[in-house]
Amino acid sequence: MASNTAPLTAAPLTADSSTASSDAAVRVRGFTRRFGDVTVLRDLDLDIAPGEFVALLGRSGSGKTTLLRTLAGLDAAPAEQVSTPGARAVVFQEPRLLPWKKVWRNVTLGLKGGRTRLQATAALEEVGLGHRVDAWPATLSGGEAQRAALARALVREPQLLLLDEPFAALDALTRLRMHQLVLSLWRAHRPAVLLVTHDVDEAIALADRILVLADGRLAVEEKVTLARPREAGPEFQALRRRLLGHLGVEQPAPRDTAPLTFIPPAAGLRPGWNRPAAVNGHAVNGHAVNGHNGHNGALNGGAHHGAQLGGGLS
Ligand SMILES: Nc1ncnc2c1ncn2[C@@H]1O[C@H](COP(=O)(O)OP(=O)(O)OP(=O)(O)O)[C@@H](O)[C@H]1O
Repeated sequence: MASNTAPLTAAPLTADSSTASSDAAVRVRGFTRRFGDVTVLRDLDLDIAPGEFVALLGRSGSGKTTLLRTLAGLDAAPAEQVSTPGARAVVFQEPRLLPWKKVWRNVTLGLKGGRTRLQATAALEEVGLGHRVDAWPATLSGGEAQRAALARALVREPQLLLLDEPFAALDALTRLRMHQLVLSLWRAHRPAVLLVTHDVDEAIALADRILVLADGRLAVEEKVTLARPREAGPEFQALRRRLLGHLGVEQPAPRDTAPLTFIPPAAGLRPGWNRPAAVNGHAVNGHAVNGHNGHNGALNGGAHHGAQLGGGLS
């Protein structure tokens, strides 16, 4: 994420400037974005269908947030090059709640009309925060605050939901619960979603389609045809290896082909077979991309990963 942050009130967007064509939620054609001499996005094309869930990966500094900000309308772009729905909402890595307003007032910030408390309560109930309607933001946990940010997005009934690493600051278990929540909200409301993430596993668990941004363009597109909940079987692992490869992360031998090592019995222990340490390098590689300590503790080996995702997603 770039250091330039949008003002607090910019997170939920309900701009009237609807420019979307009827058959696509997002349509970008030949879009270039420069900062001084540096070209970050170069002649970029992108389509997102209504109701489609797209994840955007890319190395740090590749321009993911720049693209998301453009789609959010936080960075100006020519209408003939960038077309989006009028009803958009953004959830950032940090929840951006105003500390002097109660949770429900944060959720309805900028909304007009007399039923805002009712709307906020309904949205907060949807994210499991019905009991925190009158709480102050400072009393929320990190996961609760991020759920309140999701409720704030939801209450706008966005046709395009933009998620900029919204789970990156959360612990691994909370992140898995948030994945489940986002999927259930997406199923219920069907906005088009663009999720910016560094986390390859997260992208595979959630998205219909995964894009990799490199050299200013969308260099790779992978459709994810795995049925949800997505368990870490061979197809998941193969896609993971391909995506990590596109991101420049060296891959170890696939687990299934790695030789087994016999562990001789030690005093008081039963004998058993084990994998050589190098095979568990999946986690090491994941760390390089994810950059979240402890994340791959939960998402490490295939079986463990599958259990976590399988239990967490529906
Ligand atoms: N307002 C700005 N002024 C100057 N340069 C900027 C500005 N915003 C972004 N950049 C530069 O554009 C490049 C892309 O930044 P961006 O934040 O979009 O990357 P990113 O892929 O989201 O990175 P990360 O994964 O680290 O969050 C970076 O080199 C960044 O320094």
